[in-house]
Amino acid sequence: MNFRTGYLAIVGRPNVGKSTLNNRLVGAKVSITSKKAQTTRHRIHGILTTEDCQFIFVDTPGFQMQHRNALNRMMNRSVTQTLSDVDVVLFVIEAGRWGSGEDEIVTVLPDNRPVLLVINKVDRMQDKGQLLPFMQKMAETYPFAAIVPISAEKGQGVDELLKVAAGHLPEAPPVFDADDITDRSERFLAAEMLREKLFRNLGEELPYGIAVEIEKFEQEGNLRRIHAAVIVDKQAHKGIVIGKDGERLKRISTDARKDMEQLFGGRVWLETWVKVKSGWADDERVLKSLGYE
Ligand SMILES: Nc1nc2c(ncn2[C@@H]2O[C@H](COP(=O)(O)OP(=O)(O)OP(=O)(O)O)[C@@H](O)[C@H]2O)c(=O)[nH]1
Repeated sequence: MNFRTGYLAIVGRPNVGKSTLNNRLVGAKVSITSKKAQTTRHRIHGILTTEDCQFIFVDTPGFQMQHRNALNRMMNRSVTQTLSDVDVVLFVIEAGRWGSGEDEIVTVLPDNRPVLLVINKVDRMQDKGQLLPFMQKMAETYPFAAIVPISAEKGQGVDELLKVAAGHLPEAPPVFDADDITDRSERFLAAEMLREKLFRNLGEELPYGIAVEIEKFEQEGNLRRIHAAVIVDKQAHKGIVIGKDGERLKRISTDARKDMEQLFGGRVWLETWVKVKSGWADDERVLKSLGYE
């Protein structure tokens, strides 16, 4: 078989396990995961190179149907753009669940691209006998090129998924070096790491409209000096992020720094502070300056 290279988009409503799948596929933590929905806002390219294939994964943001502000409009637009641009679409759903979120996604699926239905979280299915009938029902819902049950968390079915996906990629030489995990810069990854820690540490208190801006990223030998601003929408949110006596932001920064050191393979000096930019989530111009597409 000649070498195959292609782009794959992972779509699905929030929380179905897209980031977990992406991480499982590329074997490195390039995409953030969180129990809280709606954590992935940027397109992330994870790359997997095998002996005869290069898969370039594009992680798309979850659809947002509740808050119709500028940020969410841009997120939905970015999903549509991504899908018309790839070789294969992986549409991830949860085992046994098909709801209005899925109906909405079907409306933006490209009809000239193979769409693989990935049924995730099969490990959570209590009655395994339900899987086959569910797959049959799904086959009648949309002309999927294939239906593959997996558990992104446990790794089940993932090899089969890759095999099926490979069959839909065009014959082409690799685009990236075999060692590349991601084509995103370390600066971007640093922002993602910090953002993940904010999501995890703030939990339900997480203010709507929070972002991270890397203001300075310098490398001296194996030491990286990073200045990061946490952008919040309202003055009142600043205190929530900082916490009593600054304890919370300190903990978030320490957690993020440890992850960065592991990912970059070197020491990291991280300074974080909180900045208030009123109405940023409603302002497309500000969004663009923060790197949202
Ligand atoms: N039991 C089980 N849980 C899973 C599996 N895959 C993902 N999860 C969990 O589901 C939750 C959501 O996973 P994510 O990967 O963050 O989901 P996502 O689709 O990227 O979510 P957004 O970024 O909000 O769009 C996390 O708590 C995961 O640990 C799986 O195969 N089995």
